[in-house]
Amino acid sequence: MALKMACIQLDIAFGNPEENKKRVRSEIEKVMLQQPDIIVLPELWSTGYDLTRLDTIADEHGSDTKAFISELSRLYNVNIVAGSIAKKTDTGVTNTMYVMNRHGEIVLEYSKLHLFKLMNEHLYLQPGKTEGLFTLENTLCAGVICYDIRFPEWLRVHTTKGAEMIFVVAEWPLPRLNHWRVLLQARAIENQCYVIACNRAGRDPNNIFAGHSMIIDPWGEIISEADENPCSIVAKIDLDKVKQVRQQIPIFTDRRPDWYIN
Ligand SMILES: NC(=O)CCC(=O)C(=O)O
Repeated sequence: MALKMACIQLDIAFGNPEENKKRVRSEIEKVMLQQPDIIVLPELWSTGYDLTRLDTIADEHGSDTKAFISELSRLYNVNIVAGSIAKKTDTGVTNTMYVMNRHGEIVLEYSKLHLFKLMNEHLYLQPGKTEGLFTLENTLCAGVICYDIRFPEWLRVHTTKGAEMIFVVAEWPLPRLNHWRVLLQARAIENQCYVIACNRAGRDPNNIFAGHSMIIDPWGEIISEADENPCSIVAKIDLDKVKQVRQQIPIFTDRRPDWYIN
């Protein structure tokens, strides 16, 4: 089965959800001219890392984001992996990903499990408590958020359950661009799955971001890669390739989990 993927590598307005909603709406309208099946947005696309102001700018229970993304997915009849947003809950703020299908229904709510201390997430955010498995277009998928990709065992939890596509949403800074590219390729090769990774572009008061959103096939080949500027990348993927690669080198039947230390 072939699917067309689009990553919107947005330049995020710092701490300005209304402006970012305008940008997302306009970028989705533009990218829909290429008729993708699935659109991916970056991490914390509505606020950026304006963590000290989350009290006023985080989305109460994610309600505003859910209504906004649901409207767009129905309007354009498209699946949206809606990056992540700061969600205000009764017990704190989480960095939460929503995925909506073409009917505007939520098929995943996942909050970032691994909080990134280098960007102060642990001071302002609560970690998630659920995994990132979901189904889109009859295909099992996983959603993870940025720093999560440094934990191969977390992604493995999802691929041992059958995930064939891993969606990564990120605000990954430029000084670690090399890590971003190598880790994403490694996650695709070791899990023999597609990796669709959407980073942000631009800068905020503390960081310059790397861009380089990528679509990588189960053999580790980069099908499409952005540069560091705001843009969208669009590419077709063929899910039969997941089965082919998994048959050729059957790591999921050859693995010896009894021997692995947890
Ligand atoms: N937003 C993030 O989780 C950034 C992760 C990161 O930069 C890293 O090096 O890991």
